[in-house]
Amino acid sequence: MYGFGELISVLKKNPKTIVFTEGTDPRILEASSRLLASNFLHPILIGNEDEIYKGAEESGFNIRGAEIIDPEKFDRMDEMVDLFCELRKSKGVTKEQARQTLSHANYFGTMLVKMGVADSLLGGATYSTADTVRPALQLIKTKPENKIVSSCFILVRPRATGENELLAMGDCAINITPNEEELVEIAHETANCARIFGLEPEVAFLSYSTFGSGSGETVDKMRNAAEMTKKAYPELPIAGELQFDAAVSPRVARTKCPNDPVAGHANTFIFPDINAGNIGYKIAQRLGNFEAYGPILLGLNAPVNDLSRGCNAAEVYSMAIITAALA
Ligand SMILES: CC(C)(COP(=O)(O)OP(=O)(O)OC[C@H]1O[C@@H](n2cnc3c(N)ncnc32)[C@H](O)[C@@H]1OP(=O)(O)O)[C@@H](O)C(=O)NCCC(=O)NCCS
Ligand SMILES: CC(=O)OP(=O)(O)O
Repeated sequence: MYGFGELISVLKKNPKTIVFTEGTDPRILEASSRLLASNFLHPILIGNEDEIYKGAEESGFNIRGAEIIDPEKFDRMDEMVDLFCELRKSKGVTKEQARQTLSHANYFGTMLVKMGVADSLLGGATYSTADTVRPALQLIKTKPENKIVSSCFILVRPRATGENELLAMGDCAINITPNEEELVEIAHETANCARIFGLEPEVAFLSYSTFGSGSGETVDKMRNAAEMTKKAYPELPIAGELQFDAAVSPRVARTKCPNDPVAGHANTFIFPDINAGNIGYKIAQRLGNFEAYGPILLGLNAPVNDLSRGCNAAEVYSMAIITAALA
């Protein structure tokens, strides 16, 4: 299991910096004060220095030692504007437009990573996912071997035995209606991410149908995607299309698809679209007592991650460690 102990050990051997785009948010300030109390991940807070210190004082968090970068006072802004124009030259961006865009912390922070001023970035405590992720899609782009950026959640819940129950879910946050090829990439990336956290993936392509019990375009999409993924990654245990009960309940699987080796104990779930995925992970989190880590962005060419606006300070702290350690 690649638990937080291991992630922290990785960072202790090779300390990193992380930009928080929402430097005045109390949850960010609390997580930053925790990070500053140790020495493995150094926070960089974007915003006005006075406002950040005032916020920290009012909420009682010690952020002494944090680096604060105010876009209005950034001494390398001209260089940043030029690089931004170069990166977006196919869109015909002017210097004035670039300067205006870079006054926003989401774009400014992403450019800090692009310029190597920071190693990683975590945003989304107040920005929507679209506003957090769009700058990264535009400026950082996908890794050469990926066609899309996607995402997964790692869900963790203690078992009565004391060990953790782990699940992986993708894509609950980025691709709105993935096609069959995109679902193959999402499944492969989600399974790889599951392994990093110590989960040996058994992948279910979810649907309202189990092996043809229902019909429809999205049923075909999930069945085809499962078959394509099996061909592309023959070593990966895969089933689909499956209903959620057939995926996780051995009793239901015995009735609906008794001969499938994955049905009944799948632990890595691929959703047909973002509606199902986003609703699904939040049900597990809010009603199923799972801690939800994510969305962890997959296939992006630098360590940038998003938070849910519903996050708490502990989740910010954990996501910061995940983001920087998996860099
Ligand atoms: C991710 C998202 C913001 C991108 O869409 P968008 O803002 O409309 O962006 P565009 O389609 O204009 O694309 C912007 C850039 O990102 C790229 N892009 C878009 N989606 C991408 C993806 N999945 N992977 C890689 N690149 C992508 C485009 O190619 C484009 O690049 P370019 O500007 O260099 O040409 C959009 O898909 C979205 O809103 N997803 C859902 C987010 C959400 O609400 N989640 C729920 C809460 S977690
Ligand atoms: C991941 C997610 O659902 O983000 P938010 O709650 O901010 O929309």
